[in-house]
Amino acid sequence: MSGALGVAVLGAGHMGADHIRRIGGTVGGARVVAVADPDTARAEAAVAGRPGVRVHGDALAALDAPGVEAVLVASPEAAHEEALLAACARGLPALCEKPLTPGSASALRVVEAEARLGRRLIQVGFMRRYDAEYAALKSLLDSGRLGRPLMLHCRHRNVSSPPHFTSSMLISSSVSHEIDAARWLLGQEITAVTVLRPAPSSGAPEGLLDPQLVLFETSGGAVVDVEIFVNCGFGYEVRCEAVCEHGSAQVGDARAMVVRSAGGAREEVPQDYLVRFADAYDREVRAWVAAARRGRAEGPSAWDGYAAAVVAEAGGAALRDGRRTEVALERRPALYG
Ligand SMILES: NC(=O)c1ccc[n+]([C@@H]2O[C@H](COP(=O)([O-])OP(=O)(O)OC[C@H]3O[C@@H](n4cnc5c(N)ncnc54)[C@H](O)[C@@H]3O)[C@@H](O)[C@H]2O)c1
Ligand SMILES: O[C@H]1[C@H](O)[C@@H](O)[C@H](O)[C@@H](O)[C@H]1O
Repeated sequence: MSGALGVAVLGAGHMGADHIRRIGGTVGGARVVAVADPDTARAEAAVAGRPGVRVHGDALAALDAPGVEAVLVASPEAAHEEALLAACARGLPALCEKPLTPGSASALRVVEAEARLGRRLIQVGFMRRYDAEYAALKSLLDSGRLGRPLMLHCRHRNVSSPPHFTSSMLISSSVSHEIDAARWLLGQEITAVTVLRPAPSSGAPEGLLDPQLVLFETSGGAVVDVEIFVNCGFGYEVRCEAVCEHGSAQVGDARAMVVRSAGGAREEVPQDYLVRFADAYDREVRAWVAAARRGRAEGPSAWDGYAAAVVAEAGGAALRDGRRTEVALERRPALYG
């Protein structure tokens, strides 16, 4: 391909608008040619100053717009399955924001559609894999210098949660990042989930079980603990410490700024993911564009999205029942190695 990749962006909310800004900005080799959002005023605002971008109220109409060669799915999770099946039917490479779909049955339908094509078209937006700190941790663990990983201690805090957030979404939407990161960092599957529920924070909306402590067991005998606290009120914090047989390594603090003034020192905490993971989103979309220009997809796969959905569902059951819940994946299609 010689010209810029023509991208349709579905959903012009927080993530969609941010991705629209980066395509043709920090990310070259692509241009937005169509945007779909039922809230067309929001879509118009997101493409202001970009003449020639077509705005649609309907996602499928955007996929069929002239010049569309790839699709970036940033609509709410309930709309992902339809968009991805339509992308597969049209042979369009897709970058889909996490989670792949809201549940494992729909995620499996997407995996099966892609497997039937016999080539990868879908990349899931697990951007931690493109974060410089996480990538360094992955290289260190893969090098074997610290020996076998025994545990991952993870913390994931948001200032506040969106109004539609439910207690199980703390796992399926937020902890989905740690589920993918743990599988990727360790190269192991998650085999069981237990969820502990401290008394909810007074800062959490009525009825929301926030925070939670989510424990994963893995196929290699490691244990992963995740503190998820989505209404912590003070900042966006994501940390991960790997404890191995010969040492430990922690990531997550490189973007904190220490401000010294008036006889004191103060660490400034980012307020949201768009700031904390700005570079990671850039690298993620750059990698997606490069692969899509070759008509394919790399990085986190639909299978990774499916595996995360199965683990999150087990997490939802563990949260409800207060019991350790085992995880069972379907057989992995050959396409995913
Ligand atoms: N990777 C990350 O760190 C990250 C961060 C935030 C959100 N997300 C994910 O991104 C997705 C979008 O989240 P958001 O925070 O931008 O939501 P949002 O509510 O801010 O925006 C979603 C937009 O999609 C539109 N929409 C609704 N149905 C649609 C459809 N069928 N087709 C096209 N557009 C449709 C809505 O009108 C809205 O403007 C979700 O899957 C979410 O989990 C990922
Ligand atoms: O959708 C968002 C997004 O995935 C963020 O990266 C995560 O920190 C939030 O908890 C989640 O609600």
